Amino acid sequence: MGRLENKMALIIGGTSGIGEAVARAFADEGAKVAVAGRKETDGKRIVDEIEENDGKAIFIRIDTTKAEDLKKGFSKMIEEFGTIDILYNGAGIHDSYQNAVETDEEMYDKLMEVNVKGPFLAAREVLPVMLEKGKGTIINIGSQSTFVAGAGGSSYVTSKHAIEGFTKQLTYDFGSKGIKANLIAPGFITTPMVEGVNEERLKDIPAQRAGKPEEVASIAVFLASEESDYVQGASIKMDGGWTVGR
Ligand SMILES: NC(=O)c1ccc[n+]([C@@H]2O[C@H](COP(=O)([O-])OP(=O)(O)OC[C@H]3O[C@@H](n4cnc5c(N)ncnc54)[C@H](O)[C@@H]3O)[C@@H](O)[C@H]2O)c1
Ligand SMILES: CC(=O)[C@H](C)O
Repeated sequence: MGRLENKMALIIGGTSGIGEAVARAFADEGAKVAVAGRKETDGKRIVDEIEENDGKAIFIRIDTTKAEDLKKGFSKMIEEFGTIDILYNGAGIHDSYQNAVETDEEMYDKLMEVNVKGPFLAAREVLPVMLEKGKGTIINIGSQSTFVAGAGGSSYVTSKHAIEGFTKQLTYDFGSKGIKANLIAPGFITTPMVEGVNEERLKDIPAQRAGKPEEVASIAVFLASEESDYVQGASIKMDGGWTVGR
């Protein structure tokens, strides 16, 4: 029996990188997964592969900058799966290390829209169902940029600090009503987002390597499972030790 047997999970940002690994890991643990994102071809490929592996998955097209997409996408999930137990808020974009002078308003707004407002809109959509059940799990994704400067630029680092605040407030408001909200704060993980990060940067990591999406996914499984029911409002660092020297 898997650790997420009979759980229904919405994986936003599930069509690549860490989100894809989370979708696969949740399905391996017995969850039914709605893989949500903008990239239909990738999403459908992942769903097919999960199903070939005896998992249960659907693809839902969601652009998290559109509240309407979240509403429709979530309705589709409820139609197919009947309920939701786990929201994984994994969509995100980087700002290519632009400092405050280099960052134009459009870039700043986009970063906040995807990295902060999207998770808020998604949580707002699913919370009424979770609250009615008196149980639900929300996992947000921070970064080492949640704690320190230097792994992003002005808008990325601001957004990743903000998402920690949102996670805490979710716990403050809804922890006593059965909602478990936590943040995973990965360091450098080998995904499309960090392609091109040079080897010199990786030498700064005590672990002497980048992390793997599957390593983030195993923490997500723990946070989604009942094993972590006393972990609430936490920010779990997994950065190979990078932040200890900052
Ligand atoms: N890779 C790393 O080193 C690293 C480190 C710390 C945190 N993170 C965070 O992990 C999360 C996943 O990133 P990743 O590294 O897997 O990179 P990624 O680029 O593979 O994943 C980001 C996903 O978000 C999706 N996305 C972006 N904008 C969207 C939108 N408007 N609507 C729906 N989906 C959208 C992308 O399509 C993609 O699937 C991000 O929040 C990122 O900030 C990554
Ligand atoms: C992409 C990211 O969050 C950095 C590397 O921490």
